[in-house]
Amino acid sequence: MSEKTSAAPQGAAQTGEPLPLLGRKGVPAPPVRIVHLGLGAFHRSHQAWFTAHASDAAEWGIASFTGRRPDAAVTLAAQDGLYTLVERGGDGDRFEVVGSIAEAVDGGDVARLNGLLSSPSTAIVTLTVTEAVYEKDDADSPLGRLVRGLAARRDAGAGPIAVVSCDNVAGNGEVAEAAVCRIAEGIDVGLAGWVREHVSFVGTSVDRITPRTTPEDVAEVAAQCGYRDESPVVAEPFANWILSGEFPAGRPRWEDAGAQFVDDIEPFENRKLWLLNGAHSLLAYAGQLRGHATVAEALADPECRQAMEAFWDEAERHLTLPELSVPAYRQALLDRFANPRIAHHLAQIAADGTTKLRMRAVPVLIAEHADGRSGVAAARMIAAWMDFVAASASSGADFQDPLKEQILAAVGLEGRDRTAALLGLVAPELVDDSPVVDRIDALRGSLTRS
Ligand SMILES: NC(=O)c1ccc[n+]([C@@H]2O[C@H](COP(=O)([O-])OP(=O)(O)OC[C@H]3O[C@@H](n4cnc5c(N)ncnc54)[C@H](O)[C@@H]3O)[C@@H](O)[C@H]2O)c1
Ligand SMILES: O=P(O)(O)OC[C@@H](O)[C@@H](O)[C@H](O)[C@H](O)CO
Repeated sequence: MSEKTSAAPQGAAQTGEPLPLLGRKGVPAPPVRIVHLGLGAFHRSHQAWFTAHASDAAEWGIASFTGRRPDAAVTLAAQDGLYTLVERGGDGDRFEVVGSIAEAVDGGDVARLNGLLSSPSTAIVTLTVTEAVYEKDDADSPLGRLVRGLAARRDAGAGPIAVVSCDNVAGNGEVAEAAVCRIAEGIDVGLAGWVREHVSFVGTSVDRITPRTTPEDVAEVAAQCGYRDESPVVAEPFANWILSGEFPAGRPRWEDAGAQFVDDIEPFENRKLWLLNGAHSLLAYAGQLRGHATVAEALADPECRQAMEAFWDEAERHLTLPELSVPAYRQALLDRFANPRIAHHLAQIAADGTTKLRMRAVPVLIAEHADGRSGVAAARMIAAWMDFVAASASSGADFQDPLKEQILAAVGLEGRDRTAALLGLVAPELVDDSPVVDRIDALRGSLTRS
């Protein structure tokens, strides 16, 4: 279900003739047995790639729905769901056509979603809808649409199904279950009961750095591959997927592609959310305050790197399972972050800070406190976020956050009151802890450019 090319086919790209658009050319797509919500870059570099690399890939096609706009589906549908994965290593690019997406669908097409979820052959729903969406209850959110689709499945008697959250959310299986049941209860109480009995919520830790595709990436694929692909995806060579939970209607043999199935996901999830994503958030806020644009640039700044390693030292004390191999994991992260050919923009990582810091910094701060230490490095990450939102607000620079209005109101306050109000948006449980507020307040400004 995937085809690799590492060198440019010769011909059209060099003769100036129009390049053919990527397409299946009559070769059938695999049958749809997986529905995905959130057709973005990461879904295509990760779950779709793992599915294409499973030994039974020919039996598992994905119908992938966009979240907000139809655009990504329109572009991909014109290519029969095919796209190029550009695996960008430090020493060069490898190109691979991924064929597991059988259908690319506008998220607004709820009739198609309900139709697929009503079919017993649909066994899995995967999600990459971003962290903030799990807090949205409106009927037109991706989870609202999923709940209506599950109601259609119940009515059709199509049987059990697995929902697999692949978002960077702590306890993503439980969080997805709570959100789905909350929305279902608002529709009809019986539906929430059906969901609890028939839907398995699988927890995952997902990892593959996948920055946004640029026009230069589109041009590179055309030049190197000899076809036109309007929607390639660029990712690092590294890919990791750890899952825990039941698949009552079956699943692809993702383990053949390197996925790992475990009984207890939490230690793996914490390792990834704290060490990788926590470091990313720290670099995103401190790095931008210090004038950097990408992860690799921020990492090369000794102040940022020292703050990141201090945070890792704190987090590592709470990652005690030997299988986590934390020293090797940290070394691998340094190599991955330093990849000079992956332009991972700090502005993209910085979005939705309140939701992200709650999972990336606050648990480490609380764990350090519980052990009688100050958690100064985790506190510094929160202080850097406060400086970042205050600087954005005062310069009029746009930033994205589900609590943006509350952030803007808080930055209107002065001094320690401002620190306390902002902390309340990230960690309400800590605002009455005066030493914590004082510590974070004292750290404000410590990572801005001197
Ligand atoms: N990019 C990565 O490196 C990476 C790695 C691991 C995990 N993830 C997880 O995957 C998620 C998606 O990342 P991506 O790079 O594919 O992003 P993306 O912007 O390419 O895609 C996000 C998808 O979610 C939808 N969406 C976002 N906000 C929405 C909203 N408010 N309502 C409805 N739909 C909405 C978008 O329409 C899009 O389909 C991340 O938030 C993260 O949790 C990403
Ligand atoms: O995708 P987000 O917005 O949750 O977080 C930004 C990055 O930290 C994240 O995308 C990482 O690159 C990714 O989690 C690596 O697997």
